[in-house]
Amino acid sequence: MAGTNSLKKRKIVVLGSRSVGKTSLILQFVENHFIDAYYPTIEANHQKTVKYKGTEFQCEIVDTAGQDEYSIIQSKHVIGVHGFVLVYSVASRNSFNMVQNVYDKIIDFCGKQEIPCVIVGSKTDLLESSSPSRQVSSTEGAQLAKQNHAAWVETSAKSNNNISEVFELCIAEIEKGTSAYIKQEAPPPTPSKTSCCIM
Ligand SMILES: Nc1nc2c(ncn2[C@@H]2O[C@H](COP(=O)(O)OP(=O)(O)OP(=O)(O)O)[C@@H](O)[C@H]2O)c(=O)[nH]1
Repeated sequence: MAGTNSLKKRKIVVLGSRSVGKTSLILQFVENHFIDAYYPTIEANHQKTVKYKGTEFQCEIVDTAGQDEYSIIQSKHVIGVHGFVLVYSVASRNSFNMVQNVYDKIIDFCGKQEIPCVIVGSKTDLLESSSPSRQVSSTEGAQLAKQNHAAWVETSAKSNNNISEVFELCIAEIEKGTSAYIKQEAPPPTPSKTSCCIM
């Protein structure tokens, strides 16, 4: 009998520098609204069902506090996670550089060659205004994604441009299967026969 139990659950974690628009991206997707004010995130979990190729995926989307080069990737942001969304702002070169930094930390943590991942260039609407100009070209964004075997898209949470695409692409990357993984807690180490004891 088909029911809610047939929904496939997928956990997606959204990472990137501070203020690149992670929360705005998620809230536009889940609640269909945009807030101009900036409230730094501590951590928040959201739920939304995503339909991909006729299948419904119940997504848990984790909004994280922004990272910098000194941030240590938290195990809860990797263990049990199916896919990653790494966000930079097209108007911030620093935030773009941070994507590779975060990607490498995830790869190191999980010991895989690649991960199901979407790289997102956010705030494209800013390019239409007089204020900040583009600091990261589309070519650079696409190139970064290609070298990391990730999907890539540019978005605007403010204009609601390409927002649902981010999560559909993420499900697509997860469902590719070849690189999919769910890292489980490692079993506790077995005591070594050569370990010493204090007499
Ligand atoms: N113009 C424009 N501003 C945006 C967009 N997305 C987010 N912002 C603004 O950028 C600021 C930061 O947005 P957040 O979504 O809070 O950024 P964040 O990445 O979650 O920030 P942290 O919680 O610090 O990691 C807010 O003032 C948003 O209104 C966008 O697509 N266009």
